[in-house]
Amino acid sequence: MAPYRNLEEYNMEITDGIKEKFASVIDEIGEDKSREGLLKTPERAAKAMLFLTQGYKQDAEEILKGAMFKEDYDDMVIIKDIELYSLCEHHMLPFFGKAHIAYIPNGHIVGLSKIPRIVDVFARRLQVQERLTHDILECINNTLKPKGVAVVIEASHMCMMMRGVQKQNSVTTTSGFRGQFEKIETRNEFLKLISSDLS
Ligand SMILES: Nc1nc2c(ncn2[C@@H]2O[C@H](COP(=O)(O)OP(=O)(O)OP(=O)(O)O)[C@@H](O)[C@H]2O)c(=O)[nH]1
Ligand SMILES: [Zn+2]
Repeated sequence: MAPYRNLEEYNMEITDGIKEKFASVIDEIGEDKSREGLLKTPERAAKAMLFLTQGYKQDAEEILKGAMFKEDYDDMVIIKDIELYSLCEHHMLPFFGKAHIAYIPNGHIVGLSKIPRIVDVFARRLQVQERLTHDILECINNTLKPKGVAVVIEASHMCMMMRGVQKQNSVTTTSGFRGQFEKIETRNEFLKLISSDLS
């Protein structure tokens, strides 16, 4: 199986198990699960949940290793504004936003598309934003072994918007830095580049 294959085929045993549980939830909230619009909803919801958590079945390190190329380039590589959707592990409600990622190669560069792919692998799990940030950071650091790596995530949490504290405009920023990005000048250069429109 490709390390990033999307879930087009669903394991029917697992799907059916989740489907039954969604049917019970629909019942318990007082809805009529036999009305036309809801007939297929437990199955749709089960497939949606499996899609949104398919990262458990994917191997981020394998994805990176599959496209590492020897190259002498040793300046900063930045991929910014990578959109992400994840599920908070406390409420299983979405949080969504953008990741900005940079690394300084150390003999190897990585295929650019692999960076957003690994963001999805870690985002499509039950997460907290802090761990998501570190998962991405450590994966790049351990696999590519660059001179430095930086990850910044800005996200809004539906559990803080639709319910609970009900704040619509708060954005949470998390960050992690390794290697050369621990030096203030390198970190500042990265932060300047991700906040400009010219990078
Ligand atoms: N640190 C962190 N907290 C998160 C994240 N996603 C959700 N949370 C928080 O997880 C916490 C769970 O707190 P609890 O008091 O157990 O849950 P709750 O009663 O539903 O809390 P409220 O949301 O304040 O109503 C809340 O403060 C959420 O805002 C995340 O990615 N990182
Ligand atoms: Zn939450």
